[in-house]
Amino acid sequence: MQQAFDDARRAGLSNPAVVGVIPFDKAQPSRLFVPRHLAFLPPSAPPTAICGLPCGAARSCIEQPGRAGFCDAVNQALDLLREGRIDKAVLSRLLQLEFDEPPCAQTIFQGLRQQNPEAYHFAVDLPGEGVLIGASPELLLRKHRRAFSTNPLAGSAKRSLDPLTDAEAARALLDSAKDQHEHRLVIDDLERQLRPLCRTLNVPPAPTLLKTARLWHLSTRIDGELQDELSALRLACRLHPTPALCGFPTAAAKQVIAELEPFDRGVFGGIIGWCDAAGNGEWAVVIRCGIIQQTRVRLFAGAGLVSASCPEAEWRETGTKLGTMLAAFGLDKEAV
Ligand SMILES: C=C(O[C@@H]1C=C(C(=O)O)C=C[C@H]1O)C(=O)O
Repeated sequence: MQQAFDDARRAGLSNPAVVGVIPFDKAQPSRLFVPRHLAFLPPSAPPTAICGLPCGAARSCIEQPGRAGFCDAVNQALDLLREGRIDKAVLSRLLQLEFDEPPCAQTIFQGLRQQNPEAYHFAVDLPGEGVLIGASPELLLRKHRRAFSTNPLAGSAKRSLDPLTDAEAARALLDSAKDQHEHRLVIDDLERQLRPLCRTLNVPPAPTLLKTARLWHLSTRIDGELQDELSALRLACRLHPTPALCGFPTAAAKQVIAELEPFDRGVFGGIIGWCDAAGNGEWAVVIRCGIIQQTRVRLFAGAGLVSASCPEAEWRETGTKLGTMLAAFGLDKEAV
């Protein structure tokens, strides 16, 4: 990386940066590069109207696993949770769509921005794999000098178009012992990892609510100041994957995921962002995303499981999460 930074400086960049994606499994190769041209732009307003349709109707749609397979995997994870082998596992599923014509990545990206203005939007070409596009609500790390923030999410509820029902869903999520427990496992683990590295660390005692267009999430924003310099890339890699995307304890949860998920997550559940030569940077979790590879599109969604989880509810939750991307393809007409 140092060599690439030096080359970029010689090419005229005063503060080069590394940008790209690190997969869910850190043992897999990362897709990082040091661009020769780099611009940090002020955030622009999301488009208010989208020109043209992103794609036609899907010719086929394969669920991997389907409902029965997913519920079966959740039940197997629940056995391990109840035996005390793990405290939390995040299981995911994928939807593979086939179109007659390649969908227009640019139109889909703009649709995602319009529908999810608050999200971390990304669109990146993964050589040989397609274009990764997403609108993630989850910040793994933002770091400037020694000050940093992380904002893990865990515990989710579907939103409603009806304001009263929507407010009730939010209240029920805050009151849910199962979701609070699922969230706490993430916060406690992050705190354990961060505390020894920090001069100051502020961990709020209870989560607040964060909303996307379709979901409520339990959210805790943690702020701190590092004792020693550690680049945003190094710190992000140390924290990734958090129990929000993997489970807890990390190694055992990873093993459960490898045994129970019928596909390789690849970059799904990974992290995407940048880190400059001074060590500043920002990394978001790769969720609410999909990969467009010519006429084939793969969309991913997962849900955290604890011993009080119910397979059908987790299936529905992953369905709601998939709705974020489906809507951008014009394939889910639900307004929230
Ligand atoms: C795994 C996903 O989301 C993660 C799991 C959540 C949960 O289990 O409640 C909430 C936000 C994310 O940390 C996803 O969106 O695919």
